[in-house]
This record gives sequence, C-alpha cells and structure tokens, in this order.
Amino acid sequence: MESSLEFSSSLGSVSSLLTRTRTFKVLVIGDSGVGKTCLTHRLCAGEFPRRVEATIGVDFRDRLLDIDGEKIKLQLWDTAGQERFRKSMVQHYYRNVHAVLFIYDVTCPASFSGLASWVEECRQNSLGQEIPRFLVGNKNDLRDPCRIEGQVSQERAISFAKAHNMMFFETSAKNPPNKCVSGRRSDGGVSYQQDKVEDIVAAIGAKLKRQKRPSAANAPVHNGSFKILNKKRPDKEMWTCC
Ligand SMILES: Nc1nc2c(ncn2[C@@H]2O[C@H](COP(=O)(O)OP(=O)(O)OP(=O)(O)O)[C@@H](O)[C@H]2O)c(=O)[nH]1
Repeated sequence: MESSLEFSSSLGSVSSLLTRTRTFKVLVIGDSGVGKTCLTHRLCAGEFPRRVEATIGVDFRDRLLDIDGEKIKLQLWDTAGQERFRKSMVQHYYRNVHAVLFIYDVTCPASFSGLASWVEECRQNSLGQEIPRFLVGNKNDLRDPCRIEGQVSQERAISFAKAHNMMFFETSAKNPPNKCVSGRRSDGGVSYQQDKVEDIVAAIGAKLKRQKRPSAANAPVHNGSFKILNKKRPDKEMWTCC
C-alpha cells in the first residue's frame, strides 16, 4: 500500500516551490475511556484537552513531521471505543491503514485484557503484522508505585508487545513524565521506554518513513525480542527485531 502524495507550493525560494508530503493513516484503537482522544490531541496539538466527550464514529487529527528533510503527515484516526458509536464505521477505519496505535489505560486492567479483541478486529479486517503496530499504556500519571493490584505492569505489557510485534510505550497524555527511563529485563533482551508523548510521534514517523512500500514481503522478521538502539535520535532506528 503506498502512502498518498500531496503537492503544495510556497512563495519561498525556487527550491521550496514544490514540497512533497507523504501522508500516512494511523489508526488509534482501544477501549472507551483509555484516553485515545486526549492522546491524539497531545500527539497533534501538544496539549491535553480541557474537555472531552466520547468519540462518535471517528475524529481526525494531523501532525506534520520533518524527518531528515522529508515531510511526513500523520493522519490520526481517533476512533470511538464504544461499540454503539463505531459499528457502522468499522470497515472505513481499516481501509488503507499504514500504522496502528493500540491504547490501554495502565490503571485499568480490563482495558489491557480488551486488547486481544482489538488485535482480533485488525485480523478480521485483513490488517497483517506487516503494518507497524504500537502499544501505548496511557495515564501513567495515575500509576501508584506502592500498588500492584488494579494496574497493568510494564512486564505484562512488554510481553504482550513482544508477542504481537509491537513497539511499546508507557506515557500520560495529561502529565508526561520529565525523565526518560529505559531498561532491560534480566530474562532476555527486551528493553522498554517510558518517555514523553513526543517520542511516540517520532517513533511512528521514523517507522513509516522507512516503510516506503508496506507489504507482507517486507515485514520485519521477528523471533521474539526487541531493543531500543538509540533513544536520543528517535528518527533513526529505535528498536529492531533481533
Ligand atoms: N489522569 C489522566 N487522565 C486522562 C489521561 N488521558 C485521558 N484522561 C481522561 O480519561 C477520560 C477519557 O478520555 P478520552 O480521551 O475521551 O478517552 P477515549 O479513549 O477517547 O474514549 P472514547 O471516545 O469513548 O473511545 C477523560 O476524562 C480524560 O480527561 C491521562 O493520561 N491521565
């Protein structure tokens, strides 16, 4: 599937008269209330919205990126989590998708368990593993470090991400942590990143920039582990299957 091309002219120098922008459709899915709308606002407008209502059907938000001089537009499809607000739209959601963000709420284990049905919906709509997938645990500003129950551990999320060939982030649309933490599990080469929302944008952009012609044929080979190679330069390779 090719990304779409847009041509726009500007009044600047001759070299900037024609600017090529590749547009990628990024589907945002997950249970109702996990923060898809708030997160897409943060990803696109840089702010946490003051007021949100349940999404009906779909909302669109764009984010323009410049990666190594190439203009890339991420068109985020913020889909309704509630079944009653999405059922007539589902086929439209899944047409010509370039990447998928699976969102859950780190303080709501049910929303994490619900991910299995979102993965299944992707499969039923012919979205294979060649399409880049990102797992995002949202609302980590509400995480209580003294409590285990009622929260989704990062280990559990990493294991899910690994099983489904997803890149994993934990974040907060509301109050992103200032410090970056990365770690490596002792049992086998998996690193994770707990970082700011902006790193998610950069990771999606970098992944899609490389996916000139996404197809099953060029899907990454995955044998079960991944690692972040360079956190400081997210426009480069952030993790690879190894
Ligand atoms: N504390 C905190 N609250 C959040 C965060 N993200 C979203 N919320 C709150 O969670 C509630 C639901 O957020 P939405 O963005 O509407 O959730 P949604 O997944 O889009 O819900 P649907 O449209 O029903 O699918 C709102 O009250 C938000 O203010 C976050 O990172 N931290």
